[in-house]
Amino acid sequence: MRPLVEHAYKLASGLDPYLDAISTPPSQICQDLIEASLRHPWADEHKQGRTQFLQKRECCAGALEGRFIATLAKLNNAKTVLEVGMFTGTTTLAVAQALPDDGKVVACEIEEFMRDFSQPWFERAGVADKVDVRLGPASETLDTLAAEGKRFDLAFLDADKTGYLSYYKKLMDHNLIVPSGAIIVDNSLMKGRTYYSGGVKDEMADAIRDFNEYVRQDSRVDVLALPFRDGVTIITRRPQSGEQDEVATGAAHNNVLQRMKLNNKVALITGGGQGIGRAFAHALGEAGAAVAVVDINAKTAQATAEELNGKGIRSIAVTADITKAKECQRMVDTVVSELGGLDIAVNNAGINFNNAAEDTPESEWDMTFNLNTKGLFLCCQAEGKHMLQQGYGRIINTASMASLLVPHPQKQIAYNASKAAVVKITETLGAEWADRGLTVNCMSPGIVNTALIQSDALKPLAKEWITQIPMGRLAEVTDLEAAIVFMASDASSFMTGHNLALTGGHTLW
Ligand SMILES: C[S@@+](CC[C@H](N)C(=O)[O-])C[C@H]1O[C@@H](n2cnc3c(N)ncnc32)[C@H](O)[C@@H]1O
Repeated sequence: MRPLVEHAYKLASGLDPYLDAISTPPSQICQDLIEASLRHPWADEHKQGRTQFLQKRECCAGALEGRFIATLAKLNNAKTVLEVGMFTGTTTLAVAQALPDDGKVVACEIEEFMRDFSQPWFERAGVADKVDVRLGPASETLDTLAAEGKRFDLAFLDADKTGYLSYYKKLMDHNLIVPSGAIIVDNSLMKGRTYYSGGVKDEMADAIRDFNEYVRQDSRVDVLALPFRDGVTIITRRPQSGEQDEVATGAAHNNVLQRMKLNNKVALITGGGQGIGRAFAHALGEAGAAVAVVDINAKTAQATAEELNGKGIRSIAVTADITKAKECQRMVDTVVSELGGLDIAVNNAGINFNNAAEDTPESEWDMTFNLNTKGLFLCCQAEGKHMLQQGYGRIINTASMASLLVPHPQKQIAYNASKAAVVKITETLGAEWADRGLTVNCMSPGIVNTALIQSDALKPLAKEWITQIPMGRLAEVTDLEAAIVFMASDASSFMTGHNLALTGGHTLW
């Protein structure tokens, strides 16, 4: 019996260190905070009256659990996370580091000492503005958060175990969790005492057992209990069952964010090597598409494709001069053969010259129309043929605010006229192909802060333009990214021939 017991002991006690060893360690500062939390004289602090409760080093959830919560936050694209029971803030810090710049962790904590202990660490880690510590009993804090209308993508329950049921009810009943969110519950096994008490009376294990049973019976949620550390349970909202229309369930059971996903779609972007095109390539790739970056400049096309591949987006670079029909066809053929299809085409390549109408040379007019108008049409034609055959496609052309007004004071008649023509091409193709599964739309950005406006002629005008824009700033390429994903996705399935203006209000004055 003894060797068996020893064997079981080694297996059980070796698990956590091994999991730590084979998982990515926390950031150095998080690791330092964990160590400081573990070696802190908690008994003395309590004896001195600096903590209300006798805190223990075991309260610290540690590296692995911090990474677990941070990983779930990333998988869920979370922006707001609630932690009920912060202790010294090791998980708080790990999650804050994983959130985007405007993300927030709200941490409920009853001990003032913990707020003061953790604050310098949050500051040193540069995440202090992402962490909002709410002092007081969590039950009251949850009421306050509900009254403030706060919503969380993820909640981590890790405070007093006897309070779990009440916290859970508040989270669910006040809709503190968004529909696609999750509640993560720590200590759901209580060292096994939830399923095997060994004859020992344990109030906390009883409370967790009751909690586990309550949640399991709650028809609003799905529950996954994991034997990880002291037991971690993941609770997610169950899709509504019964007779419901598509407004309630989402079209074909896709919620609105799922309808924006581009998984298994193939996109090409002309002029993808820089500026707006490069941002479009990233945006479509982030939304799930494989991306062909097309540019006349092989180097920039390759650089963007490498950036995308580095982010885990399947991408190729294609060099093409789209002013020639044969090149446009080769571009489409290359994308289809190398990426396995073509579902989305963003015709974005364009040029601009600045000259007064009376001084505009014929060559400039021809070059502008050759690329911005004829080249764009030739692209649409080659892409359209492929998409018509498959009965599905999204074509998005880059027009310009110049299609809607005459930008000034710069003079650019050829550009303005070429972009107005892009709108008419878009409307015509949108109408011609509407009944065959294709949508054709265009986007008209206002003045975008790219290399194109850094020319000697345009650069000095930036200040003047800003006075013409109600929002008081130029567009950044990232301002255009969500719109391109929307236009490329099934979320825009009833929109065709449309010119979507993103101008910061420039067209309003
Ligand atoms: C297990 S520790 C939290 C560990 C932390 N989540 C982590 O990942 O390291 C529990 C914390 O909950 C706090 N706490 C206990 N009862 C509370 C209550 N009613 N309201 C708010 N916080 C509470 C304790 O002071 C303690 O710091």
